[in-house]
Amino acid sequence: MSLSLDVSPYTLRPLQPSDGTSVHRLVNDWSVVRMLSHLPFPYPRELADQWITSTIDRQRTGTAWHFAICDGNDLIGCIGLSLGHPGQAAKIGYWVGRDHWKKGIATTCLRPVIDWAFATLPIVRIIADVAEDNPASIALLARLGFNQTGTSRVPFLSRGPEPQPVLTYTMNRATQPVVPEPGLPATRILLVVAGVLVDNAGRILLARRPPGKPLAGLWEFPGGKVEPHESPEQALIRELDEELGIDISAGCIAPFTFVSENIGARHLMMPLYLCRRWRNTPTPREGQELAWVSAEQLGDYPMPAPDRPLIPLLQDLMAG
Ligand SMILES: Nc1nc2c([nH]c(=O)n2[C@H]2C[C@H](O)[C@@H](COP(=O)(O)OP(=O)(O)OP(=O)(O)O)O2)c(=O)[nH]1
Repeated sequence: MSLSLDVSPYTLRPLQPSDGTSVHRLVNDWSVVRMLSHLPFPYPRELADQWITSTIDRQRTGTAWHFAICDGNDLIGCIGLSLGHPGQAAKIGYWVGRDHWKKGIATTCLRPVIDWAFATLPIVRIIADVAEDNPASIALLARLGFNQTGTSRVPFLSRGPEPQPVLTYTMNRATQPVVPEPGLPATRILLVVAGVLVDNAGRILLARRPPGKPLAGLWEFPGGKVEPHESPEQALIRELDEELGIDISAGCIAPFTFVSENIGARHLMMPLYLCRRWRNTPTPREGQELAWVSAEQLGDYPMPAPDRPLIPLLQDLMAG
């Protein structure tokens, strides 16, 4: 499974072993490497390969997420988030190759990564450490809504043993600007219904939100908003017909659990139904990707934050 975000005109995708040459060329540049505390200068070619391998391993274990910033087929920069920092924080780091500076690329690409991280990862804040003599990065973090929360001194491998002054910037989930939806209805409740379709092999159907929709690229249980005149069951029958071309009206749909979660301006209420029988073969009708996934593999698929607590429930259900 690979995670990619479409940040027109750029693409953000996981690093791959064939990126070693590009990473080395872009990072082995004094103006880039001097701002990255862990890297020596000159930057050896094999370090690029070792680092890429470590990003792939860490993504597999869910401890860090790295995105290559690509312009067409060309890798031009990178954004990484590592988990496991105190206070449910992720640490973000980024670089852009010198030829691509001053085009707003970091601003364009960091915003959706931050939105993705708050929507998907078990974190409440994102922190960034930046060298005090890096005014461009400091201005970028301020533009994105980070606040300075600390100072420290850290050795930078490329600059010798003397620790350098570093500023820590933080963005808390709660301080992310909440943009009220136009025409927000009187109720804050967003009523969405979703179905857990289980096939004969015990696999669960996930659908990937297509580009252009909010939370694009994340995997979810098929379903959608309940219209004012509908019951949740009617809405589920309609949504699964529209999205997958299947008919669940004759099978039994059993209430399984529900999600109740604040999602910014709205509060998501999402009854979740189990469904093991339907007519027709699920087919993506709205440009979405589909995947049949075993319960153990559910955690490998980045989902909206409200869905994550459902994973252990489904694993228990499928194990029982
Ligand atoms: N279907 C579904 N939606 C989910 C899940 N988890 C989760 O946070 N959501 C959220 C994402 C959206 O904010 C909302 C679903 O809205 P939607 O826009 O996909 O609904 P829809 O199919 O009616 O779409 P539209 O016609 O309004 O475009 O619920 C999930 O597992 N399944």
